Amino acid sequence: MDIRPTTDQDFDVFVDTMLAAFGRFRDALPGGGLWWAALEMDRGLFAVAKDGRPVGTAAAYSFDLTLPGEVLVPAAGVTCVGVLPSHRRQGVLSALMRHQLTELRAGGDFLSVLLASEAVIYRRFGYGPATRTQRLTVPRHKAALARPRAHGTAASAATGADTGSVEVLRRSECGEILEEVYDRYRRAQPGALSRPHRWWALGAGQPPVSPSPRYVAVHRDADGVPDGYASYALGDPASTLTVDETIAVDDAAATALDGFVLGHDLITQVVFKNVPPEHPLRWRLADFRAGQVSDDTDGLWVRLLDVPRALTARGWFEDGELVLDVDDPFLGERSRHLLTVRDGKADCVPTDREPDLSLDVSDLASLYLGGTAPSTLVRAGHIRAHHPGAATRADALFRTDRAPYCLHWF
Ligand SMILES: CC(=O)SCCNC(=O)CCNC(=O)[C@H](O)C(C)(C)COP(=O)(O)OP(=O)(O)OC[C@H]1O[C@@H](n2cnc3c(N)ncnc32)[C@H](O)[C@@H]1OP(=O)(O)O
Repeated sequence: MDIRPTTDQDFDVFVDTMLAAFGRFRDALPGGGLWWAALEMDRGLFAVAKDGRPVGTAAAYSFDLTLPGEVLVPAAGVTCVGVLPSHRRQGVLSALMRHQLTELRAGGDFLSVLLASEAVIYRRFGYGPATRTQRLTVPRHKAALARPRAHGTAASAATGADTGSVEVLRRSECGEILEEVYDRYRRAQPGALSRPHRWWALGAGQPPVSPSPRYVAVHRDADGVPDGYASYALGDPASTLTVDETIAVDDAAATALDGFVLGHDLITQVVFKNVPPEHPLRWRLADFRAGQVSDDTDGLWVRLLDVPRALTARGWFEDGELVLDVDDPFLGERSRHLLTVRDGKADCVPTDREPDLSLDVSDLASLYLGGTAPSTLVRAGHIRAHHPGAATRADALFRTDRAPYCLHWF
């Protein structure tokens, strides 16, 4: 089995091979957007059988990932992973992953990320689920918002005190507004990925990045500057308003947009397709039970390709130190690190001190953005705590100021 890089000339064969692995056909999305339109063919790989036929694919996008502390770093967005049904369980994916991880490292990447089609595939390659996402359904007749108890806060928008305005546009009329608002939002949201201009220009991915027909409620602040949007469509199922995503640079804009979609006529329910766990919207509803959570699932998976570099890149919120014994079986590496945090910055050096925690690199990835507490993985039997206070200390150290979340589909 050979692995070879792809070029622009391979585009059609690459897409067809990848689609065959997914059992899909090449069908344009409504509105002309193709979800694979932004593929970077110089970052693609073919697994090639002895007869020269491609039987497996993998690729990577060049994204920025926002780390805790509003730190932006490059991250490879692994995508289009597929092996033809005729060639499965013969080690093709393993060969692709090994090749890709080695290449990413050699190119200076220290983080890669992906969205997993199945949750059982990627841990063995060192990826861990680092964000989660949910669907929230609110029946229209229970959609009343609570009166905010803290006066003078962003939530006062819920009572009609919003000083901004909402305008409904068609997706095709939005120009650069969505791209600009998304870019402001993602810089402050840990776990968020950049949506490079190329994605918007080519209409790649899913709505509202693709130009599929959608209505978009655009929120503007008191000065008329767009600071949020909700992309939505009515129907499917009937009488349902489905929100692709609500993006807002602050809570006032988010509250105004939630109020707008929940107040829409001619519907029986609003489905927010993607919201983070602990979304403030559930608390904004007067009836806490009105928001029905479903499809709680993993979101972004993260892979640390260089542990010290990754740990020193993110922001930290509590001083302390921890010795981590990290096992990376797929790459055949084991390393012990002394992590010391002072004034929001970390130092990470090799040590032979006794470890506080022993963990797999995939579990470290699940802690990395602050979405899962180390103590949870200790209790799950994934992480070994070497003394009674170790998990509590690790919880305090890894805690972040804002839960991570990733909305970008790739
Ligand atoms: C980021 C993304 O693009 S996610 C998209 C992933 N792609 C898909 O879901 C498309 C459909 N599926 C496929 O194309 C293939 O089944 C793949 C890519 C998931 C796996 O490819 P394969 O070449 O069969 O994997 P490979 O033979 O290297 O398997 C390595 C190990 O993972 C296990 N494994 C691989 N896929 C799966 C799976 N879907 N479920 C459970 N175990 C799996 C294998 O059993 C094997 O385990 P072992 O080492 O204990 O023997």
